Amino acid sequence: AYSTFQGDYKWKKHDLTYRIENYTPDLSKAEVDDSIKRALQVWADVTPLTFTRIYSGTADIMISFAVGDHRDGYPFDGPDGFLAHAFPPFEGIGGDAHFDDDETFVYKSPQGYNLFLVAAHEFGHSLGLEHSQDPGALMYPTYVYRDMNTFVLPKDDVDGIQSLY
Ligand SMILES: CNC(=O)[C@@H](NC(=O)[C@H](CC(C)C)CN(O)C=O)C(C)(C)C
Ligand SMILES: [Ca+2]
Ligand SMILES: [Zn+2]
Ligand SMILES: [Zn+2]
Repeated sequence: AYSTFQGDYKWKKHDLTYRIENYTPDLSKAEVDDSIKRALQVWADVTPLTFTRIYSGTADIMISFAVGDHRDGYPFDGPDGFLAHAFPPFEGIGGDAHFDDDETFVYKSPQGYNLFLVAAHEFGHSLGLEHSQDPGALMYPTYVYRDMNTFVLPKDDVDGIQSLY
């Protein structure tokens, strides 16, 4: 038998930790911290999950920016193409999210790739969600810009995460 990479993985605990290991030069530290915090909050708002930031040691969700081959078997591809990737909840690298720093990430403007939106998608994977066929879903495989001020987690994503937690 085989187990699909994004099989039915889920965290066995609800109180998770995250650590921001490094930063992109595109944004201020505060903008990165805020984008990450709000991207996790999207999922916390509709589940019993909590996310606590730690500043050293190994967190459940290790967050980093990298370019090209960064030694996890999934090298990035330069500007555009893949923007980021994340691993489903299994031991070790499971849950970790990597962002392609050959992209230009933005905080609020519609130009470039909005870090909050990319991170919210990645954290869906970190929590065990696969891609959705619903073009309106956050877990749709293609980046779609959405106004952050009016962003609400689409129902398809709510249903998906609530089927896990
Ligand atoms: C603009 N480029 C894209 O839309 C590309 N899609 C992504 O980079 C996905 C992340 C987005 C949805 C934040 C990759 N992914 O699924 C990570 O979990 C391609 C569709 C070109 C692959
Ligand atoms: Ca890329
Ligand atoms: Zn990686
Ligand atoms: Zn994805």
